[in-house]
Amino acid sequence: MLRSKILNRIRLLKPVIDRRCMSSASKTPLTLLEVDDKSGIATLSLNRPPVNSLNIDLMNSIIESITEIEGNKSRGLILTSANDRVFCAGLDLNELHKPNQERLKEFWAVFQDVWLALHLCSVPTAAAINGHAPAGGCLLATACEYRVMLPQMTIGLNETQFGYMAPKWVMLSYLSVLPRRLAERALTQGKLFTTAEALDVGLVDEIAASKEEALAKCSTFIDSFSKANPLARSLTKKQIREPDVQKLIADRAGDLKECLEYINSPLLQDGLGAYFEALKQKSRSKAGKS
Ligand SMILES: CC/C=C\CCC/C=C/C(=O)SCCNC(=O)CCNC(=O)[C@H](O)C(C)(C)COP(=O)(O)OP(=O)(O)OC[C@H]1O[C@@H](n2cnc3c(N)ncnc32)[C@H](O)[C@@H]1OP(=O)(O)O
Repeated sequence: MLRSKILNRIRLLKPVIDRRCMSSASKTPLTLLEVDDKSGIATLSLNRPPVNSLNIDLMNSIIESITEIEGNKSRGLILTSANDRVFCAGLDLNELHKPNQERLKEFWAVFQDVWLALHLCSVPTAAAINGHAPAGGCLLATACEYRVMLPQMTIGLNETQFGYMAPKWVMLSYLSVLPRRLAERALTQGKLFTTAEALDVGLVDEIAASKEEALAKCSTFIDSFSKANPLARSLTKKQIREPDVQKLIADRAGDLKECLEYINSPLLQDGLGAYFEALKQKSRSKAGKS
């Protein structure tokens, strides 16, 4: 009963995800997809300079790639970054600061879709975190089943730093990897963990000295499922993740409404404006130095 319910629910999700993929395929390769012909493992690299910030096109490209990976029977998915400083800088602040309302609605719906697509991905997923992963970047990493991170990077849901309360389903992604008391403290502080701290608390599973080593460790994780029946494995994963997913699926419109109200609030717009300006200032002073 529950199995068919889950399958039906996933099928319900698919049309939304598939429609978005078809409607706005990006012209430039915002994601790079390679399937290793020996291992059958797909590597999906985020490729939107300078920091892989998540706009509508990049998120649609991720969803399209996940749909392709699930369709081509890849044995697993490793999510990583094409640049060596930043895994993903989170949501594109240009989409959130003084937003066009119609675009903001689409942006948030695609954001929900990309989390659902990755969180429920039918093949084993692992993140080779070869750069900083704040906010939405951390969310992509925690949607994966395993995380390997390079040293001297940072990862965390830092939304309170710019005046935002992360949505319930974003918090649940944290709670799926961190004990509640620690997740609550980190969320309320807007904490960015260093690589060492993230390993210590279990936000990441392993540290690697290089991207190649991180990819190899992710492949080893994916290989650990070699004796499991792929369909049984996928259904088991979906059943375990069902409660978190259900909270979002049951009220996507309510989540959208809450987000629109919050993002358009002076609290967030002022906080975001100051935060974004400080980022640009930092970048300008760096450019001035180089
Ligand atoms: C409101 C919704 C809230 C909750 C929803 C769910 C949770 C997700 C929320 C989010 O993801 S909101 C975004 C939060 N992201 C961040 O806080 C990260 C901000 N960026 C950084 O900390 C750093 O840029 C870095 C990622 C650590 C990389 O540092 P580095 O020194 O390598 O680059 P630099 O800072 O100089 O930036 C280069 C360039 O990129 C622009 N930039 C950076 N981050 C973003 C972003 N998220 N969106 C848009 N643009 C971004 C930055 O301004 C520079 O641009 P410039 O050179 O043109 O000035």
